[in-house]
Amino acid sequence: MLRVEGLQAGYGAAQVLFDVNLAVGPGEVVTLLGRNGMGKTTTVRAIMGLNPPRGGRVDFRGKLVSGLPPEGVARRGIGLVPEGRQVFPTLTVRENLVATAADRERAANPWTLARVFALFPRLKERAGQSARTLSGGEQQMLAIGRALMTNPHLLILDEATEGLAPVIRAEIWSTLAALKAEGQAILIIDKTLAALRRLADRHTVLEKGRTVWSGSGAELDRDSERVRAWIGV
Ligand SMILES: Nc1ncnc2c1ncn2[C@@H]1O[C@H](COP(=O)(O)OP(=O)(O)OP(=O)(O)O)[C@@H](O)[C@H]1O
Repeated sequence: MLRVEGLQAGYGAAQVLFDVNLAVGPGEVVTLLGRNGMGKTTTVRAIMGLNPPRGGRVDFRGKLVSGLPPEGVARRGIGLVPEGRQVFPTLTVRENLVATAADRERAANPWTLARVFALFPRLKERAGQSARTLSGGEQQMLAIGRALMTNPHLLILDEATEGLAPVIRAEIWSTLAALKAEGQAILIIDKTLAALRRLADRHTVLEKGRTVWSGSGAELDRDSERVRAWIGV
């Protein structure tokens, strides 16, 4: 579904990604792991066309997407939950959700307000409140709900549980497990290895802008010392 090969990207004169390789198959949950500053967010930005790739290629559902503008990538069906949530603070919860809703005929069971509210009952309770009055965890749920409303073939989450209380994190992990059970493909950047080990099918480790390791959960267990050294946990 998503295939990233030899990806290079950067900011101005600074090259940050040198050789990123990763793949997400239909219905798969894949992680992108690595210490701070190794290029995880830049990889996501390059996939989305926010930082246009300078080398390598990104294919999505069999078509080249590197070179497309961000709205073109999003339209192909990649939904991003960016680092730092970035909900519209002055819009209500309901408005945030409908503002990005996309009519995708291809979705067999399209996301609706009712479905998002069933997934996150807290959002239903706060439907009329402006997003800025929500807690960090609720804003994160809203950011996920907003991405789902575009009916993405692939959902990308950048540090979705960072800075959240353990109980809220657990809630988000179980929501992602429920999405996976429905067949949603997900690429996750996070540092909570234990939760990721349970949830993900495969893992990818970045070190200084290069993919240095990738493998299944069982392979990660076998290689856990090496992987833990890379990701610093
Ligand atoms: N806007 C920017 N301009 C210049 N350099 C940047 C910019 N954003 C990030 N970088 C640099 O790119 C490198 C990779 O950053 P990136 O945010 O991709 O890392 P990361 O693995 O996502 O880390 P984190 O977990 O801290 O978000 C870092 O050295 C960072 O300083």
